[in-house]
Formats: sequence, structure tokens, C-alpha cells
Amino acid sequence: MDIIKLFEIQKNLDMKILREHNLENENLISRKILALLVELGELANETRCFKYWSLKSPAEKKVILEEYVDCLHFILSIGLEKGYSKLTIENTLSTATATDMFLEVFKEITIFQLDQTQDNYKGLWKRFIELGIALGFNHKEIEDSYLIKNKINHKRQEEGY
Ligand SMILES: O=c1ccn([C@H]2C[C@H](O)[C@@H](COP(=O)(O)O)O2)c(=O)[nH]1
Repeated sequence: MDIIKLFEIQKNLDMKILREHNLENENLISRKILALLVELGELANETRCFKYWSLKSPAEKKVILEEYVDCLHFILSIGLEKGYSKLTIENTLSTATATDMFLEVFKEITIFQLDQTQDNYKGLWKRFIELGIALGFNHKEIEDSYLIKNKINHKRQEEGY
């Protein structure tokens, strides 16, 4: 995944959103962190990984991937806001259950919220990528889906979302 390219693309969208909503001088970090937590909850909901009380299948892969890249948008946006956009992420695999991986990402978000260092931001990325791999997405699928959703987000702003 070309993270540097994704940061560039995210920057354009974020700048448009700031302009459209007159938020150029606002600190949006708390709202972005809350938005990420909410999107991660939506993602978990679509996977249904924790719903031991239900027999229903998870949403189709495309839907889960869409939720995943919504989270990715906010992770990139948080990095841009903090000036942490020059980073490399090493690929690691986890053998934990999907439920435990979600809890790990939630934990990393909270650790970052409380102490917004570049190391903690990197820790969040690492767990988020691990989660994506565990959900069955490869880097190309993630990038392609991100680009599609990014275009939709641009269009929404142009149409007064
Ligand atoms: O500063 C922002 C604010 C929102 N989004 C994107 C991330 C998600 O893809 C989408 C969330 O939109 P809702 O469908 O949840 O309204 O907007 C950004 O990329 N940057």
C-alpha cells in the first residue's frame, strides 16, 4: 500500500471539507477520533464477529471493505492533522480472533487519544492493518476501495453533504 500517496489524496479531501464547512482554523482532532471510533463500531457490526446470539451471516465483503476504508479515511486524516504523515508501517500478522483484534484497535485509538505521539499513532496503524488482513483484504483491495470512497466523499462535498 502506498501510504504516502494515500496521505496526499486524503489531504485534498480534508482541505475541501475544511473549506466547505469554514473549519480552516479549528482543531478537529477530538471529533476525528470519535468519528474513527464510531466507524470502527460500524465495521465490527457489519462483520457480526461478536454476535454470538445470532445465526445471520456477515455482510458481503464489499460492504465490510467500505466500512474499513471509512476508518482508513479518518486514520489518514488524524495523521495529517498531527503532522504524522511520513511513516512506514511494517506488515505483521496476528492470530487473534476478529473480536480481540477489534478490541485491540479500539484500545490503540484510546491510547493515542490520551497521548498523541507519533509512536502511538504508528501503533494504531499497525493494529488497523493487521485487522484488515485478518478480515481478508489485501493491500490492493484496500487501496482500490479507498480511492472509490474518496471520490464519493468529494462528490458529496460538492453536492452539499
Ligand atoms: O475530515 C474528514 C471528514 C470525513 N471524511 C470522510 C471519512 C468517511 O469516508 C466519510 C464519513 O462519512 P459518513 O458517511 O459517516 O457521513 O467522510 C474525511 O475523509 N475527512
